[in-house]
Parts: sequence; C-alpha cells; structure tokens
Amino acid sequence: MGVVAHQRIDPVTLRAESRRGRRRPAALPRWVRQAWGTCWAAGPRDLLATLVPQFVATVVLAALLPLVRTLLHVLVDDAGGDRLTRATVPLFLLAVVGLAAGVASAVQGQRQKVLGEVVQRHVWGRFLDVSARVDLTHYDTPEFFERLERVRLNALTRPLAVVQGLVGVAGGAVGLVAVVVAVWAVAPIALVLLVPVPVLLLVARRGGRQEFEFAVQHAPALRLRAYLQSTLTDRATASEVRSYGLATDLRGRWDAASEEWIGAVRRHARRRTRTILAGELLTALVAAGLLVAVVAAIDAGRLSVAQAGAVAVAVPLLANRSRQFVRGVGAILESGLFLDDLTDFHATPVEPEAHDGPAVGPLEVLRVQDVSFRFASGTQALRGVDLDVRAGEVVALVGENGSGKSTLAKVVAGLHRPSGGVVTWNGVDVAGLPPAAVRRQVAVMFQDFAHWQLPAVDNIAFGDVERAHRGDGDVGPGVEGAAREAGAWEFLAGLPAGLDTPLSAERPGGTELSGGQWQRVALARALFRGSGLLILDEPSAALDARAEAELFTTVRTATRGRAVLLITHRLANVRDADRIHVLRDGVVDDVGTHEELLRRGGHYAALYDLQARAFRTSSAAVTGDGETRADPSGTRGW
Ligand SMILES: Nc1ncnc2c1ncn2[C@@H]1O[C@H](COP(=O)(O)OP(=O)(O)OP(=O)(O)O)[C@@H](O)[C@H]1O
Repeated sequence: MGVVAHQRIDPVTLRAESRRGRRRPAALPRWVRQAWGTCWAAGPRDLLATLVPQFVATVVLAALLPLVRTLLHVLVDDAGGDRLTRATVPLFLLAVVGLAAGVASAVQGQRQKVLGEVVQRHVWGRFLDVSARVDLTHYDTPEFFERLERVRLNALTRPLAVVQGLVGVAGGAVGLVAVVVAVWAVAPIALVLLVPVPVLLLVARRGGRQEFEFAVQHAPALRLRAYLQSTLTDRATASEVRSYGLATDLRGRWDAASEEWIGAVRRHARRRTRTILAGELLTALVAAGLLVAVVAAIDAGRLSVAQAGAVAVAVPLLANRSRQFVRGVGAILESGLFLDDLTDFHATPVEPEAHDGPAVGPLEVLRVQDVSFRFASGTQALRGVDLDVRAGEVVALVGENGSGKSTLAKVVAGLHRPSGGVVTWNGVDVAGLPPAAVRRQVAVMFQDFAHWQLPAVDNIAFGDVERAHRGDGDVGPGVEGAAREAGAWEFLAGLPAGLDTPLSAERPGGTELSGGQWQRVALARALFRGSGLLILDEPSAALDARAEAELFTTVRTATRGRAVLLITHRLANVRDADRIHVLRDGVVDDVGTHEELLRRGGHYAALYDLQARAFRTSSAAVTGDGETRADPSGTRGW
C-alpha cells in the first residue's frame, strides 16, 4: 500500500492500468508468490492444515498403481499356490490406501473452508483499508468504482483460488510423476496420454485471459444492475418509488440490464466452451488412438492381459492426474490477471496518517490564494479564488446553485487538493502537510451529511473518535454538551434508550429522526470535534424558524475564538458575518460586509432583494396575528 502526500486523479491512467493487466504476460511464478504470500500472511497454520492432508492424499494415491499391478500379477499371471492368501496383503494395502485417501481428502476439504474464510478476511481487510483511505477525488470517477466493483466481485477470492490451484498443481505433479514412473515400467505406450497436456495448458491460459476481459468489459453493466436492484430494496428510495409509481419502470430497467448481462454470459460461455471443447477433443482423440494401439498390441501378443489391465487402470489415473495438473495451472492462470488487478488496487496511493509529517496547530489564519479546482470529469468548479479566514471570524460563502461554494469548502477543509493556487494554514502551505493532520483541526457539517445507522451517541461522538476513545471512554458529558449546544439534547434524551438508541428504523430498537432533527445531530457532531475551524454547509436548510434562529446564536457563542466558514442560501443569516464572499461560476464575484455589498448594488444585492421581496409579499399575505418568518431585511441576526 503506497503512501503519498499528493494524489491527483488521472482517469486515463486508471483506465490504462486496467488494460495493462490484460497486456501483462503470464507470470506464473509471480502470481504463485503473491497468492502464497497472501495466504501465508492470512493464516499460516490454516494453510498448512489444508496442504498436509492434500499432500497425504496425493502420495497415498500414487501408491495405487503398483498395488493394482501386484494384485493383477497375483491373480492373473501367477497360476500356482493359494492366490487368495497371497492377494491378502495387496488387498489390505489397497483398502488402507483407499481409506487414507478418503480421510485425507475429507479433512482437506473442511480445512480449506476455514482457510477460505481466513484469506477472505485478510484480503477484505486490506481492500477496506485502501478504499477508506484513498484520496476523495477517486470517488468522483466511474473508473474507480468499476475497479472497486471488479476487485470486490472477482479479485477478493483469487488468492485462495491460486493456492487451491497450486495445491492441484502440486498434487497433480506428484501424482503425475508417480503414475508416469509406474506406467513407464508397465506400459510405456500409455504415456502418449501426456501429449495433449501442453496444448491444454495453452487453452487454460487463453481461458484466463477471456475471464479477465469479460470481467473488465462488463463491470459497468453489472454495476448498473446492482444499482437498479438497490433502488427497489433501499429505504432511501422506497418513498419515491411508491409516490411516483416507479416500481414497474425500475423493474423493467432491471430486467433489461439482466437480459443484457445474461446475453453477455451466454456469449462468454459459448466462447469458453469452444476453447475447452478443442482441448477435450484433442484429449479424446489421443485416448482413442491409445485404445486402438493397446487392442492391436494385445492382438499381436505384445501385451499381456496383466499389462493391459495395468493400462486400463493407468489410463484414468494418468488422465485424472494430468487433468488435475492442468486445472491447477488453469486456476492460477485464470486468477493471475485478477491478482494483478488486486495488487494494483492495493498499491493505490493512500493518504499518510495525521502524525506522519509536520504537526498542524489550531487555526490562526487560513489563506486561500488564487485557487482553482477541476473535477476529474473536467468541470472547472473554482477559478482564481482568494479567501482569508482568521480565528474569531465568521466568513460567509453565498451564491447560486453550482457556483462552487461546497467545492471551495472542501478545498478549505483539506478534502480536495487545489488544481492551482495555494492554501496556507497559519502561513504554511497545506500541500506540504498531511491532509489528515489539517482535517484534524477542521470540523465540517456537510450539506449531505451522513445519517449513521448507529446509536445516537456514536452519531455525535464520531465528530472526534480520538477523544471518544481517550481516557475512560465515557463520552457522555461531552456528547451531551454538544447535543445541548446544537439543540438536539431534548429529543435525544427522550428516545426509548436515550443516547443508546440506534438512529434508524431499520435497526432493532431504533428510531428515525426528522430532517431537522438529523441536522441538529450533524451540528452536534461538528461541535463535539471542538476544532479551530468550523465549516457549516447549509446548516439550517431543514430547520424551523425558531431552530434556525437558535442555531445562529449557537454558532456565534460556540465559535468564539474559532473561525467559521458558513455557506447558506438564506441571506438573512449572513448579515452579521465579518465578510461575505459572493461566488459566481467558480469565481469570487464580490467580497464585503452585508452593508458594503448592498451599497455596491451587485449580484449579492440583487439576490438579497429577491429574497426580501418574497418575504415582503408573503408577509403582506398574512393577516391578523399570523406568525411570519423574519424578513431578511429585518432585525434578526446572531
Ligand atoms: N463530484 C463532482 N464531480 C464533478 N463535478 C462536480 C462534482 N461536485 C460538484 N460538481 C460541479 O462543480 C460545480 C460546483 O459545485 P458545488 O457543489 O461546489 O456548487 P454549490 O455552489 O455548492 O452549489 P449548491 O448551492 O447547489 O450546493 C457544479 O457545476 C457541479 O456540477
């Protein structure tokens, strides 16, 4: 797992990497080494516990042929004496061999299941580590998701498949040598059965390529199908599916996607069958030729009946052993390209830990200078943006949808690295600081914050897991304080199991919160972090008027001495901000206090006037003592 300080997404490279996998020549030793290393790291004892019985079974079976030959010799060729007595030992040994092979193979089968689980856990652990620590930018590209899905669906089980293949190869090779030696002594002619082996190996190699190509080609279609499946089973979409009557339409799309997938599987199966049949045909032709040759040899008196009997036993043995060998090699070849895929995924650069680099202190001043940002899709979201935030200040970002506010907030929060320009933290370029250390000093309440389907206490304590794990682990007082500040305490304390209540109707004993309640929980989480910079992206979008007023009082008091970057469309809420940055198409159009911006009469004034007019109109429509929301031009502030 490589670690870099900077990681820029390059979709072209990602795509090229997946192709490179296909271009790589077969590299059996590398794949075997990788797979063996993985299985050994996952569980050396389990690996040995699987291999030893397999080895025993193989060696024991190799003794079969000489025993059969001896037995046949006793029964057919040697006419004198008591046959039964002399056949007792070989018969007994045959029974022992059969029993030992059976026991060893049963033990091996069970141990392999355990090994499978252990290896899966190991590989999944690394997969999850990388997935959760790669640069956020990866999550903005379909290529990353395609690889994620391909690795998840195909590559995670491959190390074990290679080791199983290896077991097959080892077993097959040992068995093959033993059988070859035995056959050489009895009926060398039967060795022609080995002629197709190299061809079968080539067939297996081709099959491996076909499997990988198929997986790469069809990952997008599979992802679409999985997404459509989730739309019909997820709680998040359940209401809209019913409200808009989407079930039939979505089901139809799922049918179409399934049809396409099954068609692809059919074509792929036909292609694979053709290749496999070619190999089987060759094997059958050679076996038929051998049979003819054996019959002819018996007829000509060049082969005794005992020898013919040995050939009859040798043929299936030889066929089985060579098949086991070829299958083992095939399994490795088939999995190898997926292993490369997995290795590449594991090598995706991840961010360094917060402590790997210079320390980052609480914010005194953050400066954004001439910053631009371009998404992997090509969208230029920010251009030449300048912005300063100092401790104790509230700086607001306003602007129309898509103007770049959230993107700028993510740049400030250390989640996106700017494509151009510089961000400094207390005068130090953040490009030289570990992003995790910068983020340690920032609390963000995202516009689309997470609804953790976990107990309420975790939903808040996730704001600072280090703090939650420190000391005696009693986060109660801190969580309660943050919940009170965010106006969430009252309803959380009233939940069936208080803070221990899971916040999801999908969990046993759980409950669902309203949109506004969720928003207060998300705010409590950000406050619990207690960092020097608080970024609030639309923190009041789902709040009622009273809660909104309380929120901004909270923000003012809770953030004394800290810096706040506030994004909102409700311009009444930014009147008291120290500075307001007006964004338009990724550019800072204007900067100033509320009064300065109004005086200038620019874009901000126009937006503010639009909102104020809407409020005046709706206020006028209310008669009597009907309650109205505060006018943006009115007196309510922080
Ligand atoms: N993950 C993404 N990948 C590609 N483009 C994106 C992504 N997120 C946002 N954009 C684009 O970047 C631009 C800025 O988006 P951003 O979310 O920063 O706007 P915003 O001002 O916060 O909008 P809103 O007020 O609607 O929340 C938009 O054109 C948007 O389409």
